[in-house]
Amino acid sequence: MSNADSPAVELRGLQKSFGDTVAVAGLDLRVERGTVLALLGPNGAGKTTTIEICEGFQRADGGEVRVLGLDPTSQHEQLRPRIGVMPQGGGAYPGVRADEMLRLVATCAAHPLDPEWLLDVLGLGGVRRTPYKRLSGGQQQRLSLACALVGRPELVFLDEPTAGMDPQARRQVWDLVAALRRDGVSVLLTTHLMDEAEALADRVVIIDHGQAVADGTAEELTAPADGQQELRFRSQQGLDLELLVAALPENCEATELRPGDYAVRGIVDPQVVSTVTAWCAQHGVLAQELRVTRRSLEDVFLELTGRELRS
Ligand SMILES: Nc1ncnc2c1ncn2[C@@H]1O[C@H](COP(=O)(O)OP(=O)(O)OP(=O)(O)O)[C@@H](O)[C@H]1O
Repeated sequence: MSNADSPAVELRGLQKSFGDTVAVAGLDLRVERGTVLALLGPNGAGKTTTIEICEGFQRADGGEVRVLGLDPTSQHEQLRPRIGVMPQGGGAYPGVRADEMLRLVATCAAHPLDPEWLLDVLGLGGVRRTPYKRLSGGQQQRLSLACALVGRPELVFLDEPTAGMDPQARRQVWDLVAALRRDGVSVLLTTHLMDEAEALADRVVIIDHGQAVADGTAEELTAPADGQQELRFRSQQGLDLELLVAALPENCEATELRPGDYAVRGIVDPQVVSTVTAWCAQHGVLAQELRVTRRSLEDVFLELTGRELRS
């Protein structure tokens, strides 16, 4: 496959261990050109290791890795100018000023973006002369993102790009990622935020124990199976659901997803809604936020990994 036609990222059977710890266990992944793919997974699922292998910072133990059609280890020199990297936690010489750092990175690129413009777009115009160590965590993150983008990369790796940012800064980053996508840039990002994945990503891959456990658009992943829907409500935790289940049709089940967060799953018709509200009334239960809905990405994640996204 020629370089220009190849996917932005293609991983087949990727494997990586650190001693006895298996970080990536046969991962398949494909990021099409000009699309945004979000990698979701609990802590330790292997997201950062996967991204670092794609960036050429770590060597795979097994499997195939192609990034823009190139091998990130043996063809690192060719690949480096074409990708942008925003590592988790960033990092810089602490005394360097924001604009100095970005200009320094820009000098390494053949056709860089205007650093001053990029600082303004990311809301960093007011701190351009501030030393790195005196920037807030969210500002350091955004500067790190600016450094990843200033060289006009074809593909950007963003490892938890909005971690620690306030909502306004997060919105600026989202807008920028959306603009990158419009410009045809490919993006592979990791995030713990469902709304971030839903807002930005064309595809979402959920990984656990180093393997993909689900892959699709957010819409596909949350689609109700076989016409099933959910009735959700909140109330005090620890409700005894056995009697409720007995009153429901056989195709319905009731579970407490998280303390005080209940779901009735199945063919949720008007009769089922009426049964649930009648049961609540009988047992003195005030069902708050009662709604018939589809599963959230958060629920899908919990079902597949047994864990909450935020840990
Ligand atoms: N350099 C290393 N040496 C030893 N073990 C490592 C190393 N890097 C990662 N691991 C282990 O590999 C597994 C996967 O780690 P990784 O950082 O890729 O996960 P992650 O999904 O990015 O997690 P997080 O969301 O916490 O960043 C973990 O068990 C981790 O402890």
